Amino acid sequence: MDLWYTTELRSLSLCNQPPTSLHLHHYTVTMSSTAAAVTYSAKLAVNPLRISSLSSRSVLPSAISVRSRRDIPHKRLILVTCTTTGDGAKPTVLVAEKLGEAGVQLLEKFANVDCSYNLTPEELNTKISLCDALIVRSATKVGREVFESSRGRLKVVGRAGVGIDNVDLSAATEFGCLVVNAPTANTIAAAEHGIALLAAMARNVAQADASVKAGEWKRNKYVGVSLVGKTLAVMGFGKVGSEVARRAKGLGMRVIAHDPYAPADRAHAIGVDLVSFDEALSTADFISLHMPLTPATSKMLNDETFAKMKKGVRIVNVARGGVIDEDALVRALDAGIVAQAALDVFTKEPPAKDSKLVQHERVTVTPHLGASTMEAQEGVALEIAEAVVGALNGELASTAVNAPMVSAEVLAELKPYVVLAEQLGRLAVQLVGGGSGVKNVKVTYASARATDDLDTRLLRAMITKGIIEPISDVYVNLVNADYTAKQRGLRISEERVLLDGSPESPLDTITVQLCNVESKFASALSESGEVKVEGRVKDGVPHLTKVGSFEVDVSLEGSIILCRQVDQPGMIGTVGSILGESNVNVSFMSVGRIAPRKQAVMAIGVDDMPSKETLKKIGEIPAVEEFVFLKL
Ligand SMILES: NC(=O)C1=CN([C@@H]2O[C@H](COP(=O)(O)OP(=O)(O)OC[C@H]3O[C@@H](n4cnc5c(N)ncnc54)[C@H](O)[C@@H]3O)[C@@H](O)[C@H]2O)C=CC1
Ligand SMILES: O=C(O)C(=O)COP(=O)(O)O
Repeated sequence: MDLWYTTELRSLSLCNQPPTSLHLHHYTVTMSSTAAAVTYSAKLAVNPLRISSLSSRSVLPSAISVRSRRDIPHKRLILVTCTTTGDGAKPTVLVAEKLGEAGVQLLEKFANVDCSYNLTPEELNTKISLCDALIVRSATKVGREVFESSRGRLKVVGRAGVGIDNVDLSAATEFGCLVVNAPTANTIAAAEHGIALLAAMARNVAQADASVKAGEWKRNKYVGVSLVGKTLAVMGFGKVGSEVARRAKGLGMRVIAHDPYAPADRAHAIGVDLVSFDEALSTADFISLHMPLTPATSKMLNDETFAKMKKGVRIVNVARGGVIDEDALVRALDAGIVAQAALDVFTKEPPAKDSKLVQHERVTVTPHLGASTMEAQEGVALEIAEAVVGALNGELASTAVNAPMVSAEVLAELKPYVVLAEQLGRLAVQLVGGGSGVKNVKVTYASARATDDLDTRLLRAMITKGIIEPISDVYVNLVNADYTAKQRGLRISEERVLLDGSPESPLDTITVQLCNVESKFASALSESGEVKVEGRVKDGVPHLTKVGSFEVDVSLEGSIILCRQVDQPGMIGTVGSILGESNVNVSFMSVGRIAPRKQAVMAIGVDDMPSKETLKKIGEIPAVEEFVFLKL
């Protein structure tokens, strides 16, 4: 009996943890000859019912199925399934900050959950090497050391909230770690807190409250200002900003907004005018900040910009402390430019006890409470738990921050093309010879679909994976594909060829060309000298359809022998019988030729790795001019 393994969704999987247990039904297995299968075989011999801690990098995904060849008559149907079971097989999720109970419960169904709050950076770095996922809110700094300390185990960082300025995204990407956030569930909470601060500030609620509790009754001191008729400038017209704007309109305020990236029609739809930064500053009675903290927004409000504001302006910040130069704000308060400020966020949290800003009598403060409502915390916890569980299962997250977001429908349609893309990359790079180095890759997608309807990021990432993994130790996934390509000086250019016809399937062919290289199989070179392979999906199965200028047709499974020979009778039989004598099973054979009795390229799909002697015998057939063995 002969079995081989196949990996489910292997190209897409973000979890390179192999399963920790393998359950065998019916039979013990004699494995085929790939490196990974040999590993199984060896371990099976020790314990046929359980394989633990497989670590072969060639077995990437979380799910593996082993199946027999149905199309070979004497072989039998599926005998082995592989599942991840038992606690040892569950991934471990570290929840480093308080997360809503619903989220924790959801995580516990799929993972071992370690809720450890208030860890020091050192404790976090130690724990992280045992974790597959980390969930944080805004207080935990997830810097480069965290990814370094995880030594490749950390697959996903979930930010239970919006702002991801506490996560080192470049380091995450470099280490192939997906970062997901929960971008919607706390929008209303943050907007409501913004409005609460706006009203509380205008009516001195916090100061008056403290005064009454201190035994005073100073009604004249705490006379406030009205909101109705005043101009509010919303800086950052995203999810929170637009909800603040909507609510402020309800309070009778005139609302303007500044956001260089927001569509004007969305603003107009709720009666808000988008204006320039300077106009917002100079006309506003109130300014409410709602942009993310980025290098561009850092200290956006500073001495220079405070000087442009209307005297007596009032500022609300529920975005990030870092968007304001806090020392400059103290100066602006003291100079009377800023009448009042209400701050939920600070450059350093918690701020120093003696912070002049916090202690300023015209400043109202809250301890980063924007997202802290019961409702928002339950929502955020569920949103992040779902995203993290999905990512650990190898699904593409729709809230990915450092990877392309691909909808489930698009993904289902692209699935066979994703496998094709990786296999073509894998084949192309194995055809390179002579130490020329792979630097430039040209990918051509032929499709009847309009450019906007075909998202090629996923395909490009998988071609990159196919090219890089066979020649390096780097594990490439959707997250780090572009980064890894850049690091290795690999330039990938993409071209679209628009075909006539009905755009039912997303793609007709994918062609991968490696430019300025030599090839160990000269026939793989196109007329213009690139290693060139082309493939298409037929009945859901990826096929190799062209090598160099030769048309072939071989399904991309198992391994492939490419052989150029003089086109003459008996060649298929000769090669087939050499393989047969060595018990190498042929799954597919196809011959492409330039013209009858001239040169032909034969592509032979094989299930097993032929021995050196077998390959030598093929090479010694007089009509064979060159051949190459390629592993998929
Ligand atoms: N205090 C708290 O507890 C909370 C704070 N936040 C903060 O609020 C921020 C906004 O959250 P969302 O509205 O959900 O994000 P969002 O991404 O929907 O909106 C951010 C908006 O800022 C705009 N923007 C970017 N650069 C800008 C610039 N230079 N000038 C003006 N606008 C700019 C963007 O175009 C976008 O429309 C988050 O990044 C987070 O830092 C969010 C939730 C709770
Ligand atoms: O979602 C955000 O960006 C927030 O600032 C909320 O932070 P938190 O999760 O409450 O620490």
